[in-house]
Amino acid sequence: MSTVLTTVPVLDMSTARNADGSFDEDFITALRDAAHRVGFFQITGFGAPDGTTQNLLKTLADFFALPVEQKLKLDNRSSAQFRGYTRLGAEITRGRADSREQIDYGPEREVLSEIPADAPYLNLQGPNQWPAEFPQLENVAMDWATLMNQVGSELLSALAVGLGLPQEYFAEPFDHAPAWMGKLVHYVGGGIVPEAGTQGVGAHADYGFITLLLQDSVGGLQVQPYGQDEWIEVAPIEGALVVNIGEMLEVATNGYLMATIHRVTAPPAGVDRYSVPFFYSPRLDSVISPVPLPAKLAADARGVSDDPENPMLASYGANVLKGWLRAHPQTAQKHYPSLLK
Ligand SMILES: O=C(O)CCC(=O)C(=O)O
Ligand SMILES: [Fe+2]
Repeated sequence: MSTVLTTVPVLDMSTARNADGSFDEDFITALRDAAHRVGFFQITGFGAPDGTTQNLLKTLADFFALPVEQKLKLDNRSSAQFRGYTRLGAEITRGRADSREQIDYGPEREVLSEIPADAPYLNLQGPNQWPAEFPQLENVAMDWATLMNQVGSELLSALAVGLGLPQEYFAEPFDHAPAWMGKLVHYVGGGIVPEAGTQGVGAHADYGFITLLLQDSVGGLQVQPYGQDEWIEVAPIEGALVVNIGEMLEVATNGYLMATIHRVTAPPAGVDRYSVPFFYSPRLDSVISPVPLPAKLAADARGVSDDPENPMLASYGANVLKGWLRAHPQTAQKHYPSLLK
């Protein structure tokens, strides 16, 4: 008999390690349980200096208040890396427009000069697009990414330990040039993007390893744990991060950890919502092999979701490019016409 889950667990990261530096057993058990049963949890105590989250959200609100012509100078349709600004209604999830505008960004790197035909995802390495006349956006966003990479690394070490593996088990694919992705998002009140209806962002799973999300106090994020019809609201907690498991960890653990489906309902008319998802991700060329789970955990692995609309790929680069092509059809048509069906 299973019980319907109605809330997502909250964990305090400051209790993750004992005084001697080893991981705390109770923390590890609670983390594994949350990641297995729900695939979503919130964390407090992750080391953000005072005022960081408020300042980030305020800077986002100021940026998105700029005239659309100014934001369109950063149009992501000009970026083969899908970086920069996506205007309202242009992103598509589950075949429908989302009620959000956003900036996508990642590690600032040179584009690669030679890309093998069987690795088109290597085109995702390249530069960001930032507003020169609003430099604080780049500063706060890049500082946030530095902190999120630290938190992501620590959580992935703790998850490895929870799976009975050495803490550095997942670390190698993150060495050298990890392809993390940051998003700065503004959801607009219902009605502003009529074709979106009440969809803030449609139901989806995230592609990478671990997503770390800062949300403001408006709410609207909902998750659907494995095997449950009911959606759970992720109630905003000031200064906390929402954490969820991405498809790479679902594939690697044969579904012991789950890339749980989630969505955002558009805020009510006249209300704005801001959020900052961060996708802690490995190198584009990494391929994730199955994890040797202890028998007790392997017995609880549920297999990998079999959604014909969303095949999960063990190649990180291929999995992430698949997601970009689907979500940004105009950018895809311009830069990757031969990859579209
Ligand atoms: O804004 C949120 O609360 C969630 C966004 C999200 O799920 C995503 O961008 O992948
Ligand atoms: Fe997501």
